[in-house]
Amino acid sequence: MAEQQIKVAVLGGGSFGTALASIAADNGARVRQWLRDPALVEQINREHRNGRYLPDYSINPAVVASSDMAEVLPGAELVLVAIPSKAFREVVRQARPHLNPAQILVSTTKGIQEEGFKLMSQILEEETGFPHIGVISGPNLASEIAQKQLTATVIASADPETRTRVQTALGCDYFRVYASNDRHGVELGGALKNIYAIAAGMAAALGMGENTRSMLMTRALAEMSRFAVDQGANPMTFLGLAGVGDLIVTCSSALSRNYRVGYALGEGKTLDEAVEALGQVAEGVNTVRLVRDKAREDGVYMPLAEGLYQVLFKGVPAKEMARMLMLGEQSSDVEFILPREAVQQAHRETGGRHG
Ligand SMILES: NC(=O)C1=CN([C@@H]2O[C@H](COP(=O)(O)OP(=O)(O)OC[C@H]3O[C@@H](n4cnc5c(N)ncnc54)[C@H](OP(=O)(O)O)[C@@H]3O)[C@@H](O)[C@H]2O)C=CC1
Ligand SMILES: O=C(CO)COP(=O)(O)O
Repeated sequence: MAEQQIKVAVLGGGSFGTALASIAADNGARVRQWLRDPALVEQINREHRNGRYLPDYSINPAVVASSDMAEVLPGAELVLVAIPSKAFREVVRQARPHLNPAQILVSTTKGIQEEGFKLMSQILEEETGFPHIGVISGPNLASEIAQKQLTATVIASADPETRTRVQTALGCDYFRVYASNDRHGVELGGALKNIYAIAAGMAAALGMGENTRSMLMTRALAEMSRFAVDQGANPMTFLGLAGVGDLIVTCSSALSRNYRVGYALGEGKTLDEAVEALGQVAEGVNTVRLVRDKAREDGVYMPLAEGLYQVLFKGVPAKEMARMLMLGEQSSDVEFILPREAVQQAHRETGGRHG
């Protein structure tokens, strides 16, 4: 028996929104994509190509773009919101009159709203009050998805219907969708790893080696899970695709825009020059500031986020910061096994040099 065609709406015409729209269409969904630029709408519908954000890849011709939300949202069963965090709430407010509570609303955005330190799924909840809310996050470089490279992601939601519907709508022979019920942890993973991708790009440009990158990524994971625990998320989530998985890809690839911003900074560009040259969103630049402030407020130890903040916004040279971090207080490898405080206590008792 032929399966019923699911109706999917995508808000956002950037690289990720476009890649997701194409996956859903490849998978047999009826897909409508909203973007605000009428010229790009015209190009997507005529040439099946997004010349601004994914110029080298073709889009499934079944994706129909529009700059009118009234043509995109009513009737959609699944709505994917792929809008950078700075504009996310504004776009959801625009969409609200066209949405209904039966729809599944999923954020694909890896960022944090400054006011109230809100994650995007919280904004979806606040703006709609609807029950089927989820988050997609994982090691998902848009241009590789557009090439149909084998890729996996996570759909996180407390609502089983949201999880299963998204797995069915997007899962296909090149895109595998795993389920999680830790929405907060998955969403935090996606937002936090952008910070460390900037640091990894910077380290690469400064000629630092593979040992350094490995140390950076592993300590980043420790820091991310420490912060997540403070925020009420499950640290085990960070062992999954949306934690360590996304951290690996974003800290290792020049396809990551956050990595590229870091690389440009390491080459001596200013932050403004690096962001300007990118021409797309690099969420980590904003996230590092928000997370650093939140960590200080909550008393969470986050030396890498603090160090990157000092380099980006206070003019501390990256090499000097790296030296300070290397000489920082003695610490524990896996603090869920040996608490940091126990290491410090032992140093105090034995008069350790850095204790
Ligand atoms: N690209 C990737 O590989 C991945 C990205 N993500 C996440 O997806 C989110 C979106 O990223 P991505 O698609 O890559 O971003 P891009 O920078 O490629 O595109 C941003 C899109 O958002 C639109 N937009 C920005 N501001 C507004 C606004 N005020 N109103 C309407 N539309 C707006 C842009 O429209 P316009 O062109 O008109 O400015 C553009 O269509 C980010 O949070 C990112 O972290 C997640 C996984 C992978
Ligand atoms: O989140 C991503 C890959 O999973 C994309 O990272 P960038 O936003 O740094 O390009």
